[in-house]
Amino acid sequence: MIGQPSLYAFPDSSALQQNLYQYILQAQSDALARHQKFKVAVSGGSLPKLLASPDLLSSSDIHWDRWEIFFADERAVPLTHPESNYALLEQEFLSKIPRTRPRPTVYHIDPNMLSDTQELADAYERALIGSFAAKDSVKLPIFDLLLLGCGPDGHTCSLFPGRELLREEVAWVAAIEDSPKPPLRRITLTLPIVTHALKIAFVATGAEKKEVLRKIFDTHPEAEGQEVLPCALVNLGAGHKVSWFCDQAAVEGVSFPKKSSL
Ligand SMILES: O=C(O)[C@H](O)[C@@H](O)[C@H](O)[C@H](O)COP(=O)(O)O
Repeated sequence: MIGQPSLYAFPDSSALQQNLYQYILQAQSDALARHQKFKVAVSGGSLPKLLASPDLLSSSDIHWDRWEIFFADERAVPLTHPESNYALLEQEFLSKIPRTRPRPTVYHIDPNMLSDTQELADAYERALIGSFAAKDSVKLPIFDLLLLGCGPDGHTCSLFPGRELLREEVAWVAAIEDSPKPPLRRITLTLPIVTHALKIAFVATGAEKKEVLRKIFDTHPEAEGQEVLPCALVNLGAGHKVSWFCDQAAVEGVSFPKKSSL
């Protein structure tokens, strides 16, 4: 039963962060009960900053030593580059974990592979295979949680609308040479890996997201065989496993039923 995603609308970013913290705590506790690890993939954009709430960073219920953090997408730039998602996560989130607490394990791209985007993607896929077990024995890796953003054009990770890549079925990680959002060269988890995760949280805030959220939740292009936006493909493929954490400004005018608490 795929079911429907949950669309949460919170009055402000502080309420959003408190609820996101509770949701992450629950996902962590489910994951630790299942396999003593918490395997999470994160996007770039505004997400790392929103993730960095005092609730989460200072919580003694967060078991950082059990966290394995991956990148849902990454730009083919050095790890210290201003456009690196790793650098962003380090600056906005990882560096704010109190020094007295253990560091999570972070799986970043191999900075020695930057010259060839496909090799970079293949190397990151091998890192996933190393962590999730051999690709032969597991058909798809199962992330405990994906924390994703939603672009104003409906992209998520580096899965952009109208691209052939949305139909990828074999690769876990794909290369992009011509991203419409700079920089051009990126790697991304593919759609089957995204929808296979146990939980998927989108975080979308601000009025600049309201048009795309209306399209994602209130239109049904799939019914007419029309192109479906990547975020809507995640909703369709993962259904009830998907939760959207939004503020009021982002959901203004969206008719899809909204929830105000977890
Ligand atoms: O590397 C990237 O470009 C991001 O991973 C990308 O997928 C991002 O999450 C969305 O563009 C939303 O970004 P905002 O949250 O900043 O709108």
